[in-house]
Amino acid sequence: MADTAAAPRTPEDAAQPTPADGSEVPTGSLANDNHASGASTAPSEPFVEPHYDEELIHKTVLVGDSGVGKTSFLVQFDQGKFISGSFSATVGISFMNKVVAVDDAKVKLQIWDTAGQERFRSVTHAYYRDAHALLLLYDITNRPSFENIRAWLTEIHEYAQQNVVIMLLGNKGDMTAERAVKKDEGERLAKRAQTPGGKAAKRCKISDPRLYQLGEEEKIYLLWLTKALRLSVRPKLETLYAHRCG
Ligand SMILES: Nc1nc2c(ncn2[C@@H]2O[C@H](COP(=O)(O)OP(=O)(O)OP(=O)(O)O)[C@@H](O)[C@H]2O)c(=O)[nH]1
Repeated sequence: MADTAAAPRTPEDAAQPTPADGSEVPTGSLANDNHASGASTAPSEPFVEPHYDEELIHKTVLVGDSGVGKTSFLVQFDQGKFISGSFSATVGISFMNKVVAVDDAKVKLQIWDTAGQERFRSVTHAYYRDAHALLLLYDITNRPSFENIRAWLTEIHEYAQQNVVIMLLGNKGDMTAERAVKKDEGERLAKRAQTPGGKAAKRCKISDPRLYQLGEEEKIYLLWLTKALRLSVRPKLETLYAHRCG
């Protein structure tokens, strides 16, 4: 994570909201709820506790090799822009929350940033178990990070719940000159990858204009995530997974 690498935390800690920046939740878009990672700025307005149904907490865990850009992705997701510069390697795990509007419900989206380094693996495994979605990142300029996706999937299958939504994201799409993994290789792997429950994944169409400022692969992630949220807030559809969209 960032310079202020957080000490290992428990999911129970995460259920306790911590002071936020107090921003309102615009309908149909992503909005800040709070930042448990310690990377937030001081609130400029009085803190207003966002309303959300505790049952509608959706946990996403970012996983992948060290340096693929998990922390950067989380910061970008939070702040709406890429913040260049190096972050210290994540120590253990940290998280941030956003409230997203899904249909008429507000869902607390809790995104966990795990350490890619091998020595923290036993810590991060514990967080797979109650994850609704796992975002698996590789670096398109780093071939080994792509080749290690299979090993990550094996771990996911071992530790995650059966109906978890898995999303594959090729990061650093701006560095095309140094690309070491072809886009269609990533696509083929995504098609072959299966959730622990054995359902194959498919890509969704990108049609949401709110996502215009993001790169294509990030759009796919966000759209999948939105679909995943839709599915998870309607229990009878939960077993359809993200692979049914598009
Ligand atoms: N050009 C470019 N650089 C990126 C991108 N995402 C991340 N980086 C850079 O890649 C380096 C590693 O990023 P991190 O976000 O710290 O990687 P991480 O996956 O969190 O690493 P660990 O915490 O060790 O697991 C940093 O120098 C980032 O600035 C991207 O999309 N484009």
